[in-house]
Amino acid sequence: MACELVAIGGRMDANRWVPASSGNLSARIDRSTIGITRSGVHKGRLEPADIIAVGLDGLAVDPTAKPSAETLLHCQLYRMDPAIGAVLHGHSVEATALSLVTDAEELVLRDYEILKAFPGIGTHEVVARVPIFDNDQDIARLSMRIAPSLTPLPIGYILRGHGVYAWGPDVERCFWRLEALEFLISCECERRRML
Ligand SMILES: CSC[C@@H](O)[C@@H](O)C(=O)COP(=O)(O)O
Ligand SMILES: [Zn+2]
Repeated sequence: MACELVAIGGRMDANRWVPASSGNLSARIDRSTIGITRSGVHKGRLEPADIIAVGLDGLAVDPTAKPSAETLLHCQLYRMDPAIGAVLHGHSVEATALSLVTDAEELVLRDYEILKAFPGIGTHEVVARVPIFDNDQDIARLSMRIAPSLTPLPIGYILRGHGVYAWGPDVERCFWRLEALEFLISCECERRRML
């Protein structure tokens, strides 16, 4: 699991989604424990020792370890749905900029074939709403603001001026969903440029 997160960190970096130590990556170890990236390290240059075991209460198994500052946002998702096996968070240019040029509280996506990359979607003829939350350095408070929008689970969410959170049943498929979400966000940026 740690090696898988190390590899995905490299792929996120290759996409320029984790500049300057931003982003955080996690995967489920068992029902009540996850492995999550150490805070402040470059996520494109991870080592297996940078993956820290944390309980779903957000506390590191080793109290001297320093897990991601955004650990609670990951734990909230794993607690919501036992089928979630991985959570990835990146800071792409497009998600950061697009969420700052709008006051909207959601990104409405329709007519995109790639929406079929998400579970339960079998046609482009759907409307997917990706919540956009105002950023907050108080992660516990932010998680409380996010909570009501997680039932039912959206296809991901955006923190304004900050980045994207995506999740999936395992690390690889979580990466695919992040890739699909970033693709959709890039399309929305491009459409706005074309107008
Ligand atoms: C380098 S700024 C990014 C951080 O403030 C944060 O948003 C982030 O994504 C990474 O925090 P981290 O504590 O390393 O998981
Ligand atoms: Zn972040």
